[in-house]
Amino acid sequence: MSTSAPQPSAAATGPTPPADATEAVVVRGVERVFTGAKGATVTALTGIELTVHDGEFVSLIGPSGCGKSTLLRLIADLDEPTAGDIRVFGRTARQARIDQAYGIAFQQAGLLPWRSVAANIELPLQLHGVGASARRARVAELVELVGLSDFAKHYPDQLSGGMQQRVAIARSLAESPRLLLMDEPFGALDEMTRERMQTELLRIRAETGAAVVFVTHSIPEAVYLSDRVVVMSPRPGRITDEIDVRLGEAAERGEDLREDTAFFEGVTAVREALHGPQASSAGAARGVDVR
Ligand SMILES: Nc1ncnc2c1ncn2[C@@H]1O[C@H](COP(=O)(O)OP(=O)(O)OP(=O)(O)O)[C@@H](O)[C@H]1O
Repeated sequence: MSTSAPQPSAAATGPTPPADATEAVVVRGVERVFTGAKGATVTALTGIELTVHDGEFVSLIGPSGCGKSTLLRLIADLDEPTAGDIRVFGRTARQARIDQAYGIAFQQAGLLPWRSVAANIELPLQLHGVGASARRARVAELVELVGLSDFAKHYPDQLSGGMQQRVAIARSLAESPRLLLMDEPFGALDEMTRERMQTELLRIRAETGAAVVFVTHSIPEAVYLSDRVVVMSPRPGRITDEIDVRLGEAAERGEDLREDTAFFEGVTAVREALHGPQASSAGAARGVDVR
């Protein structure tokens, strides 16, 4: 695992890249206050400082309502911070969205039911004017990557939940983003499918080298997938701890890792960061799954 950012090449020519251009995400002093209809305010996030290195897998975990989704939405420019600054590969969040610098996958696969698997995956490419033959070639690569080559012509309602989620992941990868933003993408799946999808995601990530920011309620999921687990406190959401998980390269994390001592140590470390050293499943914070 490497958490150090690649350095800009000394031989690079042209204009100096913006500061932090080699980091996937840099969040500085971010706050998000929501104002309700009657003027009541909710401070969802305060004082958020987070750097996600290029190629790094970072999970956000914390009790329900601590602001995990809000933080992901701010990075994706689906919402704006009330204070602070967010950069994605050195660009503002707005510019990164315009440039399609990242792919997004949410808990609900969000597929268009009237489009086939292939047509759902190619949608971002179509919207950005990629020609038909290049689209076909890319879709063929992607359906193979997520193991759905035999289902390219099927429609979403002909697929299981896990297969639909794989289509959504393929779609988020369509434009070869160096960053994936994922909000509980496996939250609606049964446990067996979820574990298979986690292994699949590690494989895809190893193949693409993309950085990932991954929101989850599950401690084992966070530990199994991540290079680093970022722990957040209840509202107002702050980052209270960061745990480096050292389970080896993504490509080498097989199913047997779930029985490994290092995995259990990681789970214990995250659990204690969330609930304190006396943590037990009985005392678990609301909304965090310790299974
Ligand atoms: N559009 C909004 N308007 C008002 N309040 C909001 C809005 N979006 C989020 N909030 C509030 O901000 C806080 C953080 O919400 P958020 O959805 O980010 O939490 P979360 O950690 O992702 O929760 P969960 O784990 O339950 O999905 C919550 O108190 C929520 O009610």
